[in-house]
Amino acid sequence: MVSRVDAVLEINGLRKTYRSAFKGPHRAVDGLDMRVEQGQIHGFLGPNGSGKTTTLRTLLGLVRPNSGRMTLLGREVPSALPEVAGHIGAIVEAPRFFGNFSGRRTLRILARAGGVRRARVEEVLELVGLRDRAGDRVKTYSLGMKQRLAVASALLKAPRLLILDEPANGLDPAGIREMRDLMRGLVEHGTTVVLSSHILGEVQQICDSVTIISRGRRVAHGAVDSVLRAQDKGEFLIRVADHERAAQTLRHAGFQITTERDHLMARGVADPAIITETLAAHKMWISELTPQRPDLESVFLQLTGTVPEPGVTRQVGESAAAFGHGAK
Ligand SMILES: Nc1ncnc2c1ncn2[C@@H]1O[C@H](COP(=O)(O)OP(=O)(O)OP(=O)(O)O)[C@@H](O)[C@H]1O
Repeated sequence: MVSRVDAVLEINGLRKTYRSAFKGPHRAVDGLDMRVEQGQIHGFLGPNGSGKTTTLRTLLGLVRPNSGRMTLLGREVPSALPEVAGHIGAIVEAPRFFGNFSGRRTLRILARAGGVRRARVEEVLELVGLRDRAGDRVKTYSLGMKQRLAVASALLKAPRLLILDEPANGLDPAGIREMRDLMRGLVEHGTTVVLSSHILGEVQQICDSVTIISRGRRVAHGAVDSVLRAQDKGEFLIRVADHERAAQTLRHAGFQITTERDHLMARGVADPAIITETLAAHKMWISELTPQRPDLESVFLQLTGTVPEPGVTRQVGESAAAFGHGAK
């Protein structure tokens, strides 16, 4: 029996080194910690080659780790995988479907093979929004519909935890939106979803919490809001008529100010009211004072060191080690 626990997925100190005769050892996962709580959509984020797929495959018993401890639904894996596998749906590789079969027929075959009752096929078709196209051949499906079919196949067992590796890969914005709605619907039905991604835009809107990794190590984690807040540098955009004089006044008052063409930027501002007061005391009136909140994309780029640098072409898998070992 699988116990009910708060953490549905927990990883401590996971390491995996690939050994290749040609390239020598390569540390793909380097002491990774991760925790996913029940009832969430959790984004597992990192640049290409940062170790996401290796981690997910290790959890599912497809890759043997060098060291570390992992639990799924509160049970230690890989040893307890036979008991928990029935409660976990996973897509870690793009599934290949037979193009001449319909979506419904595909799912019926999978249901029979997995000992799942036939009526469940109609339920998952409904859940993923494929009911109306279920009788059509898979080869006529768009990429987004094939992704839905893949998710439907992973949902046949009514899993408590659904693990999706790069579900938004190759989807256009409409497809990404559909995928997002689908995930939300699943969580409302009690499923916890872990999705890996190197595309940040949609993740910020869809995920409740995230783990951000770089070079096989965790560099940030927690609720999306708190990850964003931790990176908030207290920046404010200021518009004021005489911005050279305003810059001087604010610097004199101890603010860090940079001047842009038509505005000022202040950093490290704890209380923006003091900016207003300082300038008003010198008869300068602010027309705009806007907090510059970081989005997940910029936080991700900073933390993983993938912000493009002029003249430097970063190679795949070459995320910076700047946050190296200390950042947990
Ligand atoms: N079977 C393997 N043998 C050797 N090296 C591997 C193997 N699988 C992955 N790697 C290497 O391990 C590192 C991590 O790869 P992994 O696929 O886990 O990253 P990822 O974050 O999922 O990347 P992507 O976003 O590109 O899928 C990469 O440098 C990759 O080249």
